[in-house]
Amino acid sequence: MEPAITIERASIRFGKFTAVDEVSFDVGRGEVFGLLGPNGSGKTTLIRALCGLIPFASGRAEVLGRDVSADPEGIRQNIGYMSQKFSLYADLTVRENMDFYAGIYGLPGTEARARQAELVELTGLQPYLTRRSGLLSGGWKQRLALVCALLHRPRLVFLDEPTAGIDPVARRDLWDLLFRLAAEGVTLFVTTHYMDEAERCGRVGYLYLSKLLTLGTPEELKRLPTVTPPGTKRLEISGGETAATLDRLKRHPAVREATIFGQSVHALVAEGANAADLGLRPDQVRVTTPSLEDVFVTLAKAQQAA
Ligand SMILES: Nc1ncnc2c1ncn2[C@@H]1O[C@H](COP(=O)(O)OP(=O)(O)OP(=O)(O)O)[C@@H](O)[C@H]1O
Repeated sequence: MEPAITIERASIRFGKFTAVDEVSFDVGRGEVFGLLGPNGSGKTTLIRALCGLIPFASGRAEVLGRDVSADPEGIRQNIGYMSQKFSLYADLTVRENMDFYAGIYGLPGTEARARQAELVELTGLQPYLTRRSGLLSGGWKQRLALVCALLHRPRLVFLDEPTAGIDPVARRDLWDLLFRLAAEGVTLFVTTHYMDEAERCGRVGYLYLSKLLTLGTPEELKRLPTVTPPGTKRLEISGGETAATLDRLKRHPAVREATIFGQSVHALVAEGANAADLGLRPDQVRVTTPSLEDVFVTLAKAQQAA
């Protein structure tokens, strides 16, 4: 099947600064794709270019079968974009914001009403229709922004940090909504800084200093040999005083990496090192697989050292 997005050696520059550097990957139709990376790594820039809002300096991309540079307008008609600073009009009510965006997409009145009703039902916005959007809580603003991005039935939606700053329950609700869209065949391209959200994506890519360092399913990334190199193992160490344990482990020659993870310490250690060697009780130590955070931290460090 034809992919929803194809990116081939795409670079984006602002003057002499390269914000996206020779990035290539595909996103399949109906996929929930996550793009991760530290602040400033180029995620928003790549999305803006895929929406035809800024040009590629070199390389190319196709979105829904159209060349982005050749037909940016055609692409914008067929995609949804929920940007980080989505433009809801604070003084307009929820209903008025929806009407405004339906107008922008040129939806005829009856079609706009039908689609709005469908999306209001999907998101539970009904009780808030007459409320000014500036008075909504963060989670409801985000839902309204999503509704506005979906009014014209896009087959592909870019969501740039859709859950930033909203509480865990609202985040989970929003993800439930996203999965319902994906089940209808809508392709979702999501950026996030939350590892639990990355875990929910079919595949994730990691941008670091403008370059794509890795891409795969969360499980594939956790199995990467660079993340747990031959001759090493990952341990979860619980019990005891985590800060003191971390301190001790960091100074131990068998320990390559250690960090606090909630109530425990995660460490990458030499394969032969046992609990006693590390000054720990056997019941404190469990061999574990890396978390996605371990994956990204390790890859970023390896890139820095290269
Ligand atoms: N219009 C612009 N002019 C010059 N530099 C820009 C412009 N837009 C973005 N940049 C730079 O490009 C780099 C990538 O920014 P971008 O917003 O894409 O990062 P990001 O990965 O989305 O970060 P965040 O996680 O903080 O949202 C940054 O160094 C940013 O300052």
